Amino acid sequence: MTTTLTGPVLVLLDHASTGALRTTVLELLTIARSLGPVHGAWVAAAGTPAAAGPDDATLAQLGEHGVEAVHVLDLGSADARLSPVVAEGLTALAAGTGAAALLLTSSFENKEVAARVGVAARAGVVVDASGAEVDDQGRVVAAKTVFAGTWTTRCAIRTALAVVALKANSVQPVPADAATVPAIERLIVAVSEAAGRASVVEHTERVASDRPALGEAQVVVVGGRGTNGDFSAVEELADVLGGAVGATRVATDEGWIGHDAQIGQTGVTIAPKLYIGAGVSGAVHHRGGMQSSGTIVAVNSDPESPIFEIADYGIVGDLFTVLPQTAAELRRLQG
Ligand SMILES: Cc1cc2nc3c(=O)[nH]c(=O)nc-3n(C[C@H](O)[C@H](O)[C@H](O)COP(=O)(O)OP(=O)(O)OC[C@H]3O[C@@H](n4cnc5c(N)ncnc54)[C@H](O)[C@@H]3O)c2cc1C
Repeated sequence: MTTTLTGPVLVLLDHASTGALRTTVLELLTIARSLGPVHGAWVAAAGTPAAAGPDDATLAQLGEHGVEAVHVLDLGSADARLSPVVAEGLTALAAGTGAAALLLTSSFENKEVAARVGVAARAGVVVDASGAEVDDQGRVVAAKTVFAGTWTTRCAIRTALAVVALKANSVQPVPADAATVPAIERLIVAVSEAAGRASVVEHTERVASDRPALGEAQVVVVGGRGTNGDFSAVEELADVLGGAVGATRVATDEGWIGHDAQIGQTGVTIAPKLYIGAGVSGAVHHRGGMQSSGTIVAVNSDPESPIFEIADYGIVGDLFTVLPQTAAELRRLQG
């Protein structure tokens, strides 16, 4: 028998500087509703359009997903781009609301925030989780894969506050059965001087790309050493599928693509619905970051390549033949 939490389940409402919610937030809200009453935590850098809080359209969207209250954090002059600042804000909010859980999207920044909240609030933390539920003892239990994706574990958090960072694409976002009208609550947080000791001295917006963000994409096409530095076939297939482009460490170390595209133990962890690896051997360090993908397709010229051990579909062939043919056929089917 499962039960639900009585204290609020806080969800960090990641959003673009315009205030538009990230798609992963709707996934978190879907999971949060199964845990207990859902509250949103809104953190925005001072001076951005989103600093005042969510706009009416965003509030309506949050209501459709069952959010009962949105807490807008006022962090004063502290820089909300800094993880220690966000962590102090969320720690204060969790204490003030008596929150039973805090859910975040498992990005690099949010994992640091989760760890800091865990230390400050003496809360149990699970990052890179693929799901969360409440067990019959009222504990939050988070699922996550370990040992390079070879084991799935369930971790029961025994502290009053449970902090869980969930991987993107863990669930299909579903609106609530009944929409809510979220109450707006403002919380002024006196951020410590220590939280602002690091400062952002330069900030460069990433060049806008039509491709989805790697950590959130439902389809990811990955190139490895087999590309020999030519990612054009990988990019073409990703674009036909509306997916993101990823890479192995070999490809990023060679400078064929930026390090932010690296998937694996020392890179990004992804769990898209569809992973296509081209010229990727499936080394254990790479598997750790992609093995919980929904469907794994491998294109490799070596029939003995280890990636075929974990692939749902394997194509033995030259990626420079297979990928363009696949892209052309998909285009034909798309009309
Ligand atoms: C501590 C540590 C951390 C690491 N972290 C990561 C990490 O986060 N992510 C990561 O990816 N790696 C990581 N690595 C490196 C990892 O161990 C592997 O070396 C790396 O993943 C291999 O990349 P690859 O598959 O591109 O290259 P390879 O293993 O060299 O495989 C290339 C594959 O391409 C195939 N191929 C060649 N030409 C073609 C063609 N024309 N068409 C189709 N197939 C072709 C080959 O048959 C081969 O299977 C880490 C290593 C260490 C030691």
